[in-house]
Amino acid sequence: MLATKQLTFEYGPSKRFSFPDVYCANREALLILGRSGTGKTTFLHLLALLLNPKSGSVVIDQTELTKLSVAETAAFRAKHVGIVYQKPHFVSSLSVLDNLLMANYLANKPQDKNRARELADQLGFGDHLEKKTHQLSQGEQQRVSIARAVMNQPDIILADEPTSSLDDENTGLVVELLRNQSEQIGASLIVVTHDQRLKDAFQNRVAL
Ligand SMILES: Nc1ncnc2c1ncn2[C@@H]1O[C@H](COP(=O)(O)OP(=O)(O)OP(=O)(O)O)[C@@H](O)[C@H]1O
Repeated sequence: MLATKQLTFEYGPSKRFSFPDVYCANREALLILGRSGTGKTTFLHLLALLLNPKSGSVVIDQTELTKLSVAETAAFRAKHVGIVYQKPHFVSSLSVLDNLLMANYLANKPQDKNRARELADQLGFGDHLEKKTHQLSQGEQQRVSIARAVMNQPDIILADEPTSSLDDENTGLVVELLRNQSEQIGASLIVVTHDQRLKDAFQNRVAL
């Protein structure tokens, strides 16, 4: 479960945000829709406490993230939150496999090669595990990014514009992968996007 209350943030006096309260129950999915520049990435980063709100709270299950120290927040995020970033941010010197295992390392968990291989097969990049990430197509990188986000079986999956650069067919595929993966591990899924094509795939929607 993820719930926010009265979240506000500012980059400076002329760039202030007041976000609507959102609630996403366990195993449910929520779509947050907004035009470019409305603060979608900012909001997603606040949900993961990658940015600190000016005021308000973020609660994941029993934990109020906004009350944790920086180190506690980082540890909590690594274990309980999977993030699909707008741009993937891979470690370019590492293989696809090692980029997946990095998620285990950051969460202080044993490296689970079997899970990485299983996810790679499910998401259709099983033949690319030994390659460097830049040798993969954009769509393949997007799927690696989804696999990395679910490596530690997080309680919450956050996805930032996961389909913006994809054609209709791959958009449908990525939404299905995100939903399947979150259902398999019982996670809540929150997607922020300007992509109106995703509207029909989500019953729960909030506008920014
Ligand atoms: N680090 C920053 N410093 C100052 N202003 C910023 C910073 N990051 C973002 N902004 C501004 O805050 C606003 C919201 O940015 P944000 O990236 O959250 O929007 P977005 O809805 O995700 O946009 P897009 O769909 O284009 O990615 C924009 O006007 C942006 O210029």
